[in-house]
Amino acid sequence: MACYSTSSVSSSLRITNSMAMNGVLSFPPTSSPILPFNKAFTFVSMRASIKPPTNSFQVRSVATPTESVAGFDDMVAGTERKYYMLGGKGGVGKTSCAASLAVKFANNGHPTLVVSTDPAHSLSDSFAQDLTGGALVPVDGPDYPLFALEINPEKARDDFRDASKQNGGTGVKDFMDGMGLGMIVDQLGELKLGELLDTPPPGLDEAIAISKVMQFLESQEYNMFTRIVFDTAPTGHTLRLLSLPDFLDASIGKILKLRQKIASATSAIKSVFGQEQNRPDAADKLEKLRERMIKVRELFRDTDSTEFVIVTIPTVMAVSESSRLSASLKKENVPVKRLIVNQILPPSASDCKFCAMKRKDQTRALDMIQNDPELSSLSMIQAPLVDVEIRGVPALKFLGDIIWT
Ligand SMILES: Nc1ncnc2c1ncn2[C@@H]1O[C@H](COP(=O)(O)OP(=O)(O)OP(=O)(O)O)[C@@H](O)[C@H]1O
Repeated sequence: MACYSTSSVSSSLRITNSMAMNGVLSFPPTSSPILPFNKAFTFVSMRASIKPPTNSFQVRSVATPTESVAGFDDMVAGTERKYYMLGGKGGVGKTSCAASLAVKFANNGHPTLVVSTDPAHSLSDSFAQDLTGGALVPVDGPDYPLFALEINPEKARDDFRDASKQNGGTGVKDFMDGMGLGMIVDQLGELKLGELLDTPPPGLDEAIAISKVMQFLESQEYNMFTRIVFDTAPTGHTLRLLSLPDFLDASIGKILKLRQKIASATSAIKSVFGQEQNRPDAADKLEKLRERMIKVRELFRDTDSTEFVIVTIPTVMAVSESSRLSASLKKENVPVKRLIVNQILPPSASDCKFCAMKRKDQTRALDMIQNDPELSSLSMIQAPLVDVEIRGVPALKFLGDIIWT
């Protein structure tokens, strides 16, 4: 028999041992007494049926990693700013895990910002608060300030499009055509930036969204945040995102070069006709965007301040995708140490046929992780499947106290 207990349950969570009996951990269970605020609860498992066995709702190694990964104490230590990016296959629980980490940081003394760069936001749903609008919104509940930000990718992209248009897109093209300087217009065709922005590849929105966050963080008023948690878009977007800053950096570099040519051409025209055609604001904006793209690229690879946490579920498909994600992140030198395996059936004394089958399936997927060359060296955190949706700060605290130990 294995035991798992948390230190406290804030607000009125109701937990009993009986909820583990049918293989699903309830939050809150429907027929159990309400525990008073701050009263500890104990979850007693009746059977060790998943590998690794049942007392493992905490950071633990699947295989022996070359260097051991510390737990939450390490994540929470220090007041210098740290970034955590949570990513993985769609629907595995990235938002729930990211939001639970943000709540835990805020409850442990860190002014925290949680950002969604997933074009399909679900932070508002997860916190059960309206966080839309593209600005920082305070989240009610945690002990220390917690703010959330849902970046509106379309708006961020429009800003980018406006800046690039003014510096090398149709605006300049029309102007140059009007001035009879067609040969420079030919060079614009090569950039294909307009096309790129009209049908953006996955990852572009996220790259722009993250650069937007960097822009926020540069300002004095956001200096207070010591932990930034990103709820990122599903795997495919993340993989493309990794190469996008390079691609955009090169594209913007071309535009800026072109802008210089245009500027010298226009100043020649200006000297003849006395016309003012300079647009320093737009050029500055583009230059700043380029600088931020470089910062995003550096941020993703900074082992001191950044960690990418992969979230998965115990299915063969999700594990295979996580393995590919891990390989790509490693190839790109993005620091990855932890793997959250979410929605694991808790141990049960009396499995129904469905639960027994499901458990077998999950065991196979967990075995796969143990034998996977990419994933076996990561520290695995197992999170149980609970039988209600995790919504609101008390629920996220509950989940966070299980995951982040
Ligand atoms: N451990 C869990 N137990 C029960 N339900 C869970 C658990 N983790 C997540 N969920 C539920 O699964 C659903 C998807 O979770 P979430 O939105 O966090 O996933 P996601 O990976 O961010 O999804 P998307 O890729 O669509 O953004 C939500 O309804 C959430 O409440």
